[in-house]
Parts: sequence; structure tokens; C-alpha cells
Amino acid sequence: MSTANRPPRVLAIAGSDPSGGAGIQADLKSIAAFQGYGMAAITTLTAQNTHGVTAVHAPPADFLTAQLTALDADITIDAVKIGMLHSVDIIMAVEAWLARVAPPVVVLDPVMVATSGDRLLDASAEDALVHLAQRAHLVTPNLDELAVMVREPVATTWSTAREQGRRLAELLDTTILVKGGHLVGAAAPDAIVTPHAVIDVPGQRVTTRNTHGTGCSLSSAIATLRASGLSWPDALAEVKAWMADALTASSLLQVGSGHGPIDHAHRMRSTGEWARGAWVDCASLVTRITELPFVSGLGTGSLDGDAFRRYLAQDVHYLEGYAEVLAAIAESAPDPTTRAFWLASCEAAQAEINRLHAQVLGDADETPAAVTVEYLSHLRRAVESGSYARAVSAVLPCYTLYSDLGVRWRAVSRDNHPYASWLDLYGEAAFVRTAAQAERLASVAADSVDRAERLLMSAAYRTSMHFEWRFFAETPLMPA
Ligand SMILES: Nc1ncnc2c1ncn2[C@@H]1O[C@H](COP(=O)(O)OP(=O)(O)OP(=O)(O)O)[C@@H](O)[C@H]1O
Ligand SMILES: Cc1ncc(COP(=O)(O)O)c(N)n1
Repeated sequence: MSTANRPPRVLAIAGSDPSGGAGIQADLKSIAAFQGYGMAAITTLTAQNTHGVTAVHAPPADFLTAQLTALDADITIDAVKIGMLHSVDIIMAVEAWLARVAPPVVVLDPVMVATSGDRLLDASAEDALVHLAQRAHLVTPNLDELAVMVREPVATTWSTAREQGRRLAELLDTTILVKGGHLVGAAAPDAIVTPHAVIDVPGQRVTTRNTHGTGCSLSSAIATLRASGLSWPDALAEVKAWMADALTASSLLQVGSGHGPIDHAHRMRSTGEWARGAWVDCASLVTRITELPFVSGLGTGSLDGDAFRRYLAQDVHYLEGYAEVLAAIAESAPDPTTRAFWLASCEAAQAEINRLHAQVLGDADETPAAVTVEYLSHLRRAVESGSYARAVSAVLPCYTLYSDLGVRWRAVSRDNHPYASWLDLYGEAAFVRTAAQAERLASVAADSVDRAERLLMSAAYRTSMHFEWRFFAETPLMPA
């Protein structure tokens, strides 16, 4: 299912919301936010704004079939997200198409009623929608839709919602994403529920009225990440973190005076920019790193065990200095939240040192290699410059490179892989999130300095990336 470096081709089958917050407009923005290629087959046209829906026009169902047929005749579809379907005719057209094409990822958001309270599905079409839901790999009802689908009163507690999700999973024999967005309280929990298990993905409620389109955006983003190779729970955790920021950033948009839209583009708009640019500038160096025999051998598992051990012995030396540098960065961090992030990273590095000593290296104490010494001197010089921004830039490749390698290694089979646990460490969603957060903090730092200092940040980043290349190239060749 993984699409490696090719963006997944994701089709939204949904209604149009001309105000851009929900429907296919939200789907296309969300798919793009997660780096997919978005397509849209339109089921219905609505006239709506942030206060509500004033009219609905549904073209004949045959015309939807014509759109879908034109697409599958030409384009391989990696994932489908289904939203507003409005009527039995449209549901049947989609069901017939799904039966014929069988896309590998199908996410159904069983849209029934808008945030504004307006009906988006004929009441007589509810049974047909439940029937269609059996063809989906993931169904994402809100609490009201969940209640309709299991024919029970609307859940008012999270435990009832989870139980209803379990019953719906059994009824449809598929996976359900139960959404707690409509509950009251400080938490906004969600869960991935199968007939056999419930995996909670916790979240904090963002205080805002701008929740128009959250369900549409969530389902299309998850379809995109699933087609990129993430599991449902990992995809949900990623999207929830993004959603929380999109809800927070929504206040800047000032779109309408009712329930406004979330800010799908918040990551493009703010932070991320300097760090992404620095990463792109190092693209050819990163390619050279991925092509090193040590790195490709790690991925395939063919790497010589002694070479890996020599690399780890140097890694421990590196991590000891790196942890000190992270502690110094935390000291000079501009605010308590940022400071807490760098301290947590420092603790993670120390935990990794202890793990390596306990599980792999014992008391063996190789001398530090030239590259280890030089790389650490470079990091310390960045700290000693007194510039927080430059110090952060210098440590950043250690996050971005390993996160990138981890994602590449996700697709590798773990069967009898000698380095499986090491590959897992960097491929897991938590590490990818940590790396993304480090990038955001570096970009925030870049926004606060002048152009000359930003150039020094870029130089520090590139030098570190070069040391990463040398580290992978030289340490496995150290004398035993
Ligand atoms: N105020 C909030 N703070 C944090 N997360 C929220 C908030 N409101 C909704 N969410 C999250 O947004 C996603 C959509 O949930 P929700 O229950 O609102 O679905 P929905 O009702 O189908 O959405 P829609 O508003 O599009 O109809 C879920 O992941 C939910 O946890
Ligand atoms: C075309 C279309 N599709 C879906 C929704 C539901 O979104 P919300 O519940 O946030 O209004 C909508 N309002 N319009």
C-alpha cells in the first residue's frame, strides 16, 4: 500500500461547500496538507456559508457515475474518501462503482447533518448508507451519526460512544473511528474501534466556534495518510495533532460570522518554512546518505553486525555530547514550552545511551572517532556562539534525517530483520512528530533573527548534515 516517494492519489466523492470550509473544498485542502494528490467527484452542490445550508442541488446520479468512470478509466486511485451523498440514488451509484473498482483504501464519513443542524442526507437514505458502509475500510461517524447507525440514543459519555462504536464495527465487520468532538469537557478523544479491539487516541479540546468541516477534513487526511503507509491509529494521531493546530489557527482566518472553517494551510503559512527550506537545500546530500552501503544495508538487514556495533559505539559518544548540547539549548530557550521540548529530547538521548550500554555495548569503551569529535565540536561552537537559533539549526539534521530514514524504513519487512528494533525507533509516529516539532521550533527561531543570522543557521544545518554523512560513512569502518 505504501507509495514510497510518490504522493498518494486520493479521490474525494463528496458535496461542494462554496464557503470552502467543508465538503470537497475541505477535502482537497486536507489531502494537499498531507502531501497527497487530490481529486474530486462532486455528488451535490450546496449553497451554504458559516451559518448554514440554504439550498441543495443534486445532479442526476448518472452524472456522478460518469465522473467516477472517467477517473478510473485513466487514473489509479490509491484512496477514496466519501462524504455527503444526499440520496439513495447517489449512494447506489457509489456502491456500484466501489464494487467494480475496489479501491485499496475507502474511508466513509457518513455525513447526515451539518454543524449548522441542516440535513445533508434524506432520512429515507439512512439504511442505504449503512449498507454502503460495509464496503468501507474505515467509517468515521460523529456521535449523532453513530447513534443513527446503531439505532440507539445519542451517546453522552465517551464509554457509551466506544461501546456503540464496537457494536457498529461488529454490525459492519469493519473499522470505526469514533469521534468525541461533540462531547463536552476539556478532552476531545477519538478511538479506532474494530470488532475485536479499541485503540484510544486522546486529544485536548480547543476552545473555538470554528469547527465547520472538521469531520470532512479529518476523514480525507486519514485516507491520505493510510495510502501513504501509516496504520489507522498512527494516521489518526498525526491528523489529530494537525487538527488541533488548524483549530487554534482558525481565529486568524476571519471567514464568516458563524461556525468558521479550520485553517488547513496553517503549516504552510507559518513556521516550517525555514526548516523545510534548509532540508530541501540538502536534498542531494540526503540522497548521497541514503545511497551509502551502511545505510542501505541497515534497511535491507544485510549490514555486517560488527560494522553496526562500531557505529553504535560511536553513536554513544556522540549522544553523550549531543545530550549536553540539548541541555544548553533548553537553558537558552525563549519560553517554558520550548524549553520543555528540548529537555525532553535531552532525556530521550540519555535514555538511548543507557539502552545501548545495557542491551548492546556493555562496558566496551571505544575511543571517539575523528568524525565524532569534529561533529560534537561543531555543535558546541554553535552553542557557544550565544545564538539559540544557530544552536537549534545545528542539532536539527539529527531529527530530520533520522525521521526521513525512519519513514523510508517503514516499508521494509521486519521478518527476521536483525536491526528491526532500531529501525522501529525512528519510523514510529512519535519520532516523526518530534522531528516535525523540532523543525517548527527552528523555523520560529528563524523568524526572530535577521537575514545574516538566518544564513549562519543554514550554514550550521548544512555542516551538521555533512557530518551525518561522514558519520554513516566513517564510523562502521573504525578498527574493531
Ligand atoms: N474543539 C475541538 N478541539 C479539538 N478537536 C476537535 C474539536 N472539535 C472537533 N475535534 C476533532 O475533530 C474531528 C472531527 O470531529 P467531530 O466530532 O467534530 O466530527 P463531525 O461532527 O463529523 O465534524 P463536522 O463538524 O465536520 O460535522 C475529531 O478528530 C475531533 O476529535
Ligand atoms: C458539502 C458538505 N459536506 C459536508 C458537510 C458537513 O460538515 P459540517 O458538519 O462541518 O457542516 C457540509 N456542511 N457540507
